[in-house]
Amino acid sequence: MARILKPDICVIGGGAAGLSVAAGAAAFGVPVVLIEHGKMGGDCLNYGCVPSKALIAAAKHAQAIRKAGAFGLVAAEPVGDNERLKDRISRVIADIAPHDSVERFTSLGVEVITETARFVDERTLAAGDCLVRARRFVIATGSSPAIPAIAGLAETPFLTNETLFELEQVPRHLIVIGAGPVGLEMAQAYCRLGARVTVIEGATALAKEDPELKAIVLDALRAEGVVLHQRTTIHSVTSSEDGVILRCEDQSGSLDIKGNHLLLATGRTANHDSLNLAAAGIRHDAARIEIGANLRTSNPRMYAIGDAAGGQQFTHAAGYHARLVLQQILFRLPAREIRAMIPRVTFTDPELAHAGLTEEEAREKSGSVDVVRCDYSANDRVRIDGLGCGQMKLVIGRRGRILGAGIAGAGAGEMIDIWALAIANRLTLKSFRDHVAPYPTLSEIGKQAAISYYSPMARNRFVRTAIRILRRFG
Ligand SMILES: Cc1cc2nc3c(=O)[nH]c(=O)nc-3n(C[C@H](O)[C@H](O)[C@H](O)COP(=O)(O)OP(=O)(O)OC[C@H]3O[C@@H](n4cnc5c(N)ncnc54)[C@H](O)[C@@H]3O)c2cc1C
Ligand SMILES: NC(=O)c1ccc[n+]([C@@H]2O[C@H](COP(=O)([O-])OP(=O)(O)OC[C@H]3O[C@@H](n4cnc5c(N)ncnc54)[C@H](O)[C@@H]3O)[C@@H](O)[C@H]2O)c1
Repeated sequence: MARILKPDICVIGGGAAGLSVAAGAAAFGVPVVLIEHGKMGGDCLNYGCVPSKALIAAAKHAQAIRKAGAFGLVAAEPVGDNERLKDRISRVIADIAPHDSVERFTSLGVEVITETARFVDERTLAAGDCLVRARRFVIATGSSPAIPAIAGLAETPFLTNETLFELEQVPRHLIVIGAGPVGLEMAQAYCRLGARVTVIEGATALAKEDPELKAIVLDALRAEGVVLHQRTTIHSVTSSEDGVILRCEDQSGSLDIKGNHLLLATGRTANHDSLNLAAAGIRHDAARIEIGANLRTSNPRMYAIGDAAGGQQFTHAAGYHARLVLQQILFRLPAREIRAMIPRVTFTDPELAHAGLTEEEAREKSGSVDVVRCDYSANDRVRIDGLGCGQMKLVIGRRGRILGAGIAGAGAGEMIDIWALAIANRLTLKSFRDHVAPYPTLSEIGKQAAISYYSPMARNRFVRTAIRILRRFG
């Protein structure tokens, strides 16, 4: 006979989104059931952020060996050891895993069920031998790699983020389809680890990003040897004796690209097929669950968050969603997702980070805006550490209000945080002009940008007259 559970909250999915809801609710003593049918920690820990950033860290070290000459050391071509690289990636995952484990969540008071969840009606869900009738359900079932419809792909071996980190060796020639964050981060990392890398993009690389800033990143990748074909259609894929052949077409005609391994980095599809959403009365289509700005589905007891919500797919967005639903479920307070609050970072080198509105979005929304640019070249830390090219670009509204910030350059991912905070708190550039930034740091780039915004004031006739008058007082 089925076990019937009646918690306050039932969370489906033990990735970044679901775990944040479960841990948050349990901290307030609220009964929670969490259902996960795969690995606790979801994509981020097992197949996404963590292994990809561990691979990028190894690639950075490889590049540092190559570039050591600039620092008065003997440069060399790094020698890889794939067994140890794989081992390190596994150890990084294993180090973090206890934080997301069934044991930890059980100790927090969460009942964890390791089964597939499926709705049976508008109030009930089945998972293994349990029926769960919760007051509220949170769908946090994440996403999977989208597989494009390309002739021959089904018969050709390919990698996705779910299999990439299991590779037995660094590929000789890796072909990456898709120049979004996954494609470009992995392209540069494998190039640095010694692979030849070709990226094929149907539209334009990093399409959502500011054109000026992304150009800095794309130039750097090309300079390191990543070959990027944009606006290129792939007609077919076939496997060859030692790899794959892609029949493509770009503006100048058709071309065949041969490589040894193929990585698909062509976006994500929400995981909701297994949920039987129709039984729960949740409106959806194949691509997404219909939700409001409060993340509630068409069934008022149910929310969809994280990658399953189909918006910005980041671990920190999942955490933000978790807070918004907890605010509604636990405290009955209204909450609304503000997408401009969610910063993003592509962890290429140089990094590309953004918070708030881009210049284009701000012009569409507010008409006239000011743009302040500050180049990395004038910063002492950049010179000391030999950090290369970079630029900060700020989009400023009336009375100095910060509407958006973009950074392409070393440390962009760390630096963007303060700008995200400033935008969320509606600060003006005055705060950055007047605060004291430590020397020598990259943060001084932001202060310099703020000073340059206000510098026309030094030439203002009234200000100069006021200073002249004040001088008379001794
Ligand atoms: C290669 C790569 C690199 C990335 N790097 C970054 C990064 O650097 N920074 C960043 O912020 N984001 C990054 N992301 C995105 C980030 O990984 C996701 O946004 C995040 O993991 C989403 O979390 P989630 O909880 O919504 O989904 P998931 O982590 O996918 O978790 C969903 C869980 O639900 C479970 N599930 C699904 N259906 C059911 C069911 N019916 N019953 C029970 N369980 C079910 C799944 O098994 C899964 O564990 C990266 C993604 C990829 C692919
Ligand atoms: N640093 C980070 O925060 C980080 C890193 C990796 C991934 N992510 C998240 O993971 C999600 C997935 O990333 P992604 O890069 O896979 O997706 P994406 O949607 O950002 O990029 C996919 C790219 O593939 C291209 N494409 C799709 N089909 C194609 C085809 N048939 N031929 C050629 N090109 C094709 C698209 O035009 C697009 O540019 C993103 O939403 C991102 O937010 C975040």
